[in-house]
Amino acid sequence: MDQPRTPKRAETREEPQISAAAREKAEAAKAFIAEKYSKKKREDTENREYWDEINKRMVELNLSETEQRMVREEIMHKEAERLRSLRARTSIFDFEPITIIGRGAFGEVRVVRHKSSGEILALKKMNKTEMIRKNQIQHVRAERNVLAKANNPWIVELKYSFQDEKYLYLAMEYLQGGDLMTVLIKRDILPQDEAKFYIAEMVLAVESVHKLNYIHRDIKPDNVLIGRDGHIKLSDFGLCKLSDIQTDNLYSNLNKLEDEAKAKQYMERRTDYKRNRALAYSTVGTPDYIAPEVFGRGGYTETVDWWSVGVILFEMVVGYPPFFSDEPSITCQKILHWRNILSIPREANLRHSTCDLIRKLVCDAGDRLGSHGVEEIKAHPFFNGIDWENMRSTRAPWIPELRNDYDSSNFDNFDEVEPFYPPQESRKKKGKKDSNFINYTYKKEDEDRAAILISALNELEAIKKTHSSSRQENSPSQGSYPKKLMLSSQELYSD
Ligand SMILES: Nc1ncnc2c1ncn2[C@@H]1O[C@H](COP(=O)(O)OP(=O)(O)OP(=O)(O)O)[C@@H](O)[C@H]1O
Repeated sequence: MDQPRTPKRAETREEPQISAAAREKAEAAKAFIAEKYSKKKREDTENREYWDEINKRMVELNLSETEQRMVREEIMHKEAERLRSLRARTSIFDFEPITIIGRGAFGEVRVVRHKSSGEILALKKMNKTEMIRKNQIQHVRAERNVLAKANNPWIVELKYSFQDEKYLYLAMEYLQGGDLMTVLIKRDILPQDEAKFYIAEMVLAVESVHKLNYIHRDIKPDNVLIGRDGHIKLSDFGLCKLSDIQTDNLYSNLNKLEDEAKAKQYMERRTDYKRNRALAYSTVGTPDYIAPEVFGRGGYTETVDWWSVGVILFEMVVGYPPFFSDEPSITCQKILHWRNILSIPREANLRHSTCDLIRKLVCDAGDRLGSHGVEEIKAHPFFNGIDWENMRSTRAPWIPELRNDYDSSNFDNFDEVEPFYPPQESRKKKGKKDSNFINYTYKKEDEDRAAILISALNELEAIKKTHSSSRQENSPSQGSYPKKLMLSSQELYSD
């Protein structure tokens, strides 16, 4: 007789509890695999298109078999060189320290020299243990991803990202003019026309982040850097978020935000964000620029960044941010009650268009300018006279005076806290893959495939020209050949 079936264990088993850290790790691994797969797919397609184009052009140029073989070899050689240089591991020993220019939440930023290229860069160093402890793994990835993906003049250029046992590093171009916060501390108030320049550039910069499908979420004067030409770029993408996850709240602990008391608790955590600013700005980790909907449970969109731009405009022309308080939790409450708090002082003597733009940015998300696209912001009368298409080629209101390319006079001074290089014993350790930060390494591909193709084709055209004129004269002259193909130039004439 059949025995009554005992219920399967699995049927009664409870869902396993997964810790936030494990979830973050799993998500990072998932993102890593997805990224690898799509990169491979993209590369295969590019490869095919690349070679199709070359073959087509060689036929058009009527190249002989030998010529075609030479061109292929030349391209393959360059591509191999490019891949070799990409694989070579970057480490802290590739850099030489110069000065510390910033200290952020998880580490410091230094001006460094890249030993082999001589390039002067800004190196941001972040403590891994701290990042893990504060559940920042996703944020670190976001920053690295945005910087690596962005290839536009409004976003600080990432040159390398790498890691060692204790730290993550981002080596970026060095913007010598300092940050906008330093400018505001020095100048106190900016004339409205100068503010117009910076706000217009910020609009274009934020637009470029949104075009990448990200929300910056941490637009504040400290994250607006000024280059040697006086034009701005955005940095610090640690809180950046893909904008399709719009109902996700800003910080994982804010997901459960139930009331203002929780907001207070959250802000106390942010006070870990020690910054060494002038007295007026000595409050650490200020929430001054965060839009109210970010604190709520209803989700938000990219327009949170336009709120921040509005707050910065207020600060530039009035002299202090609208929700300022010594106590960050009070700033949070002021933001949540912005309707009763926001007041533009008469004494600031602002133009009607300036006040109007502030009010149209610092307002409910539904009414906010920019919620129907950036064009409605650009069309606001505050920006009259702005040449949006040629902004970066206009003259900036302030051009930093610099003695050399590592001049750091536009930054505060910071004391050395720990040595730049890790201790001797950890140098020899073979870096074990850190599962928390897989795929963090990045190198800017200086000569990418497209550049190789273009230069190969240009060379081809030049060769062909010389080739036909030399043939006509029947006396090939090596002197007229492009350098890179010179060694094999006899081969070119072998048929
Ligand atoms: N590429 C750069 N060029 C010049 N200065 C830079 C660069 N990157 C960062 N800095 C300086 O270092 C400071 C801190 O950098 P960043 O904001 O990226 O660090 P963080 O740890 O995320 O800081 P925060 O706590 O303010 O979020 C900046 O305010 C700026 O003054």
